[in-house]
Amino acid sequence: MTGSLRVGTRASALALTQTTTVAERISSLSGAVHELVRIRTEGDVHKGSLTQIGGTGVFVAALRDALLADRCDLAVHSLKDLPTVPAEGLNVAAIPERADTRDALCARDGLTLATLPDGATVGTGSPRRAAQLRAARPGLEVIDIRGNVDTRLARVAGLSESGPGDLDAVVLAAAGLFRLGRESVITELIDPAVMLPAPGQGALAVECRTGDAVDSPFAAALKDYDHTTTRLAVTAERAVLRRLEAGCSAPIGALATVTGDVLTLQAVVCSLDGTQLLRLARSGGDLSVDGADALGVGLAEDLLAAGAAGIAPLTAQ
Ligand SMILES: NCc1[nH]cc(CCC(=O)O)c1CC(=O)O
Repeated sequence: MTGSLRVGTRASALALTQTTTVAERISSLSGAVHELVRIRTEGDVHKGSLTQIGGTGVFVAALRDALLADRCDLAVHSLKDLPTVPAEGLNVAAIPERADTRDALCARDGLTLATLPDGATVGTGSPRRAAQLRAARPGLEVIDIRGNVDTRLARVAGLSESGPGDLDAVVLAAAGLFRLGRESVITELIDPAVMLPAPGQGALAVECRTGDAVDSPFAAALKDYDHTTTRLAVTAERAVLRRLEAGCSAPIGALATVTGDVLTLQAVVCSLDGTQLLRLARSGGDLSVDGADALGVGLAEDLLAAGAAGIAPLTAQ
């Protein structure tokens, strides 16, 4: 190809490590040189609560605009930040093998969910994490926080050099901490039986213009890079979210795994106060992308039939 492959990225430390890893891999698969194009997104500019900024895809829209305006050729997203409605003219051409899907408790003094004392303060900006924390440990005080990984870790004593810490713990995605080499702050990888992750958590999505996905010097590399099992799992998880018409900040968790030739999907819908958790599972033997999507839609319908819309703020009926 003429010129180098332009890979769009957000400027945060996490986005930069994720994008660098992906860009290097696609370069080595395609033989193309690459350059990173930094894009500022609304989610980086506004420091208010995520639920206040509102709308899905605050981290994603600016990268998509840059792709459509031909300011970059590829964009790398955290899949859990990607709206379930596909963007016109764009294609998620590769979903690489997923990292750890779990949420991570990062607490002072090595504390865990079982050993944090009643009244301990735990920071998270995610209604899904807040609800499941409250359900697991009603005595904890959940505090709404946001900011990048380092800002959040700085809220806990001893976890970061940049802050004295005013909270006892925070909850973050394990995948992000591993990618940043910060896994030493994790005091517990929370069992999905206690806390189901966000749909797509731990996975990345490589997006390009639709035409380039089939006809470009990097089309074959994207196809090689795609990881079938990960794509099946996240397709099922995201179908739950789509059918429930819920966004990435909804109190909904989902986790799919492939064991042998069976795809198993678990999902939870929580009330915001964590007093009600509706948790169901479904398995299926159709290991196609359409089969995975149908499994997710089916589980969402089971959840709706069991009263999901009365528990959480959803628009689906
Ligand atoms: N919403 C922000 C966001 N998007 C992706 C990750 C972490 C990496 C991942 O889940 O792949 C994070 C931070 C967090 O939840 O702690």
